[in-house]
Amino acid sequence: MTQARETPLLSCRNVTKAFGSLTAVNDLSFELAAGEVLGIGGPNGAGKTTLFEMISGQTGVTSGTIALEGRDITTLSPVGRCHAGLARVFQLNTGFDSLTVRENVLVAAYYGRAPRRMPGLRVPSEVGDRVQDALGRVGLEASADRPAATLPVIDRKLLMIAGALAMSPKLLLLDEPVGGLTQREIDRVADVVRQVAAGGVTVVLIEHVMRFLVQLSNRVMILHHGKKLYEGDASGLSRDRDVVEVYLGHGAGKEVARMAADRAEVRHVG
Ligand SMILES: Nc1ncnc2c1ncn2[C@@H]1O[C@H](COP(=O)(O)OP(=O)(O)OP(=O)(O)O)[C@@H](O)[C@H]1O
Repeated sequence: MTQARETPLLSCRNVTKAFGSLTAVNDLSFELAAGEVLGIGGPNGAGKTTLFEMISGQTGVTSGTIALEGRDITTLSPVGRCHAGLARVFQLNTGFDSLTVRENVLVAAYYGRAPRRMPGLRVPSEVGDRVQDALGRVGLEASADRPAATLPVIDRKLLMIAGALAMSPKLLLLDEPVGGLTQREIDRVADVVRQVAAGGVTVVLIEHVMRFLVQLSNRVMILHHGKKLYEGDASGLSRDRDVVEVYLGHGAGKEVARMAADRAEVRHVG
């Protein structure tokens, strides 16, 4: 008996984005099953952020289609995509400086989940609960009443993740969540992402920090000139000559092989 194939959580079909004569993303297709963590890497200018822009609706596709749980969202507004279950954390800070940490997350929780016609009248207790839960998941409860502007860089990054989590997303897009952080801080963000994924949220992350990418991703996709250079297990990265040549470099290739082996070891022990 043939088994019905499950609808992918996210499906990108022949997606292309051209800026004039420059094709930033070129006929890219991939699928994501619910519960996966997909890590996207690649050289600067490979088209990674442009891909996120198209998935989250900040920019339109030149051609191709994007579907969330089988529903075509290619032309849906960014806010419509939020309400459909898609949340994106940007590479650069997007918080409101003058609002407190709690208020920042409240804005996301209030507007990110359902259409609001009369803002500011009454915040349902269910929204307050989601805010509290999100703050707890990233470990920012103690800073809840601080203005966002006073937070250190790591906490601002965690605040953006909390905002996304407060929308109870099905799919979370993280654009370079650990860029510029120390190893200790990277580990803290990795713990948060691991917990989020363990809670059933599907994650796509863009990251140049290979340790983070390798440790967290079930599958890795490397882009180059807007096309897929590699898609597969992290352990295959260092064996792929094109990936080593174009992205990792020969020295780093060995290091990535070690990281992938460590990950396999952790999985085995766990
Ligand atoms: N709005 C735009 N207008 C014109 N060109 C753009 C625009 N946005 C991106 N590009 C170009 O598209 C290409 C892909 O850029 P993109 O930011 O997606 O790459 P990336 O892989 O995310 O790079 P990085 O790792 O440096 O963040 C680059 O050549 C970039 O200059």
